[in-house]
Amino acid sequence: MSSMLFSDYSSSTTARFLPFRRSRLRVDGAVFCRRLVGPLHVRPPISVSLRTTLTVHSSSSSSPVISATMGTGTSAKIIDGKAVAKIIRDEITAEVSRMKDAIGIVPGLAVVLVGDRKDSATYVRNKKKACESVGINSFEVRLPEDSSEQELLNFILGFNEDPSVHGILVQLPLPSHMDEQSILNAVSIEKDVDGFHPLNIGRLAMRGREPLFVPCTPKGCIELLHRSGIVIKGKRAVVIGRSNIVGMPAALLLQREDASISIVHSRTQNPEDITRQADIIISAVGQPNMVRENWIKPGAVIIDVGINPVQDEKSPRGYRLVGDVCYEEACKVASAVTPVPGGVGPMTIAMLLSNTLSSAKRLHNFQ
Ligand SMILES: NC(=O)C1=CN([C@@H]2O[C@H](COP(=O)(O)OP(=O)(O)OC[C@H]3O[C@@H](n4cnc5c(N)ncnc54)[C@H](OP(=O)(O)O)[C@@H]3O)[C@@H](O)[C@H]2O)C=CC1
Ligand SMILES: Nc1nc(=O)c2c([nH]1)NC[C@@H]1CN(c3ccc(C(=O)N[C@@H](CCC(=O)O)C(=O)O)cc3)C=[N+]21
Repeated sequence: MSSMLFSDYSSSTTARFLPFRRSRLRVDGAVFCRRLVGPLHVRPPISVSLRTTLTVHSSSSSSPVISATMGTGTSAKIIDGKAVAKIIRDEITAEVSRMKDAIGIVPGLAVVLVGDRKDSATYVRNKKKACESVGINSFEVRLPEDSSEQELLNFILGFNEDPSVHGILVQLPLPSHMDEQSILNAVSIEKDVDGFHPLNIGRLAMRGREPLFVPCTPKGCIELLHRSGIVIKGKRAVVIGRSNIVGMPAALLLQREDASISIVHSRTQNPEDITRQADIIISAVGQPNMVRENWIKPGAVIIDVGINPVQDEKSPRGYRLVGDVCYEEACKVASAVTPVPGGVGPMTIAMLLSNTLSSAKRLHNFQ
């Protein structure tokens, strides 16, 4: 396994998110993606002689972490984030219990939700369920959409002082009348389990400094790579997206793991020329099926963070989720791919639990 940067329930370093922030449903991305498969095949992504084989040390073919794809014409391994997250939750459950038995302390996570966005409410519910599943206490505050910034700040300051709370998460996005920066700054750095406080991000960016918490989604991405036996050191990695919560910290983490990084964003010209050089791609954009076969070097590893709802009449919800990467095409050319759903999403929640446990351990000086 690769080197460990942080000693919590991850093997590595950091995570967090905003589900259907762009709440419009999109045209069915997967259908769109398949329709284009023919024409795009005209130009192969890169010559076979340039194929990089990333070392994927899968312990056995029955590994819950990486499983072989079934369809014909596909070669990629599927990195099963749901299975890895379950393993991590089991590890956390054992530690929570050990801590409770030894010092009588149970870790606590406070989640604050402002407004009634359906997607945010779903995520908050999922976090609560995840806490219950590992024995972490969860505290939830729901404030109306028109609450004042001061009302929200009062809750945060209360949780900062509350010894039974070891982690505080303010669900994003906040209503537009609130200043996200001043709210996130108000969370005590010692309870900032999202890792969004500028001091935590600043330390993440500096050599020789350690953040107290690494943002959950990027941390989950690195964790998936580690636990899948994928070597990061010395590789070329491209991160698509540069948001404060995913893209930028993901790039910083990859750099800390000794990858050479490039960042692609909305102003990048010919992004596929850059991504095609990558041994590892982390995509966090929010555009369904944007990354096509010709963006991917054969043998590359693809971590798809994007969670995009696309219309699907056949689904009971009327939509389904797809990633930023055209999954069917990536499966043909990459060596390993994360699915959506069931890839990075469950890892984000597992890393939140991991950060909350580390916080409780640190605050109570429990090894
Ligand atoms: N699985 C999980 O746990 C999580 C998933 N997500 C998902 O990840 C995705 C990204 O989230 P988030 O980082 O918050 O999103 P943001 O909207 O904050 O950032 C998107 C980034 O993508 C870049 N971008 C937008 N369009 C393009 C394009 N056409 N080509 C290249 N870059 C582009 C933007 O560039 P620029 O900076 O120039 O504007 C920006 O840096 C979303 O789908 C979100 O739902 C998010 C969090 C957690
Ligand atoms: N302060 C804050 N921290 C966050 O970490 C944060 C946030 N705000 N706002 C919203 C985003 C988004 N986010 C996700 C978490 C889990 C899944 C997840 O588990 N997804 C499942 C699918 C879930 C479904 O089916 O709806 C999967 O990918 O398999 C997705 C997205 C955390 N966010």
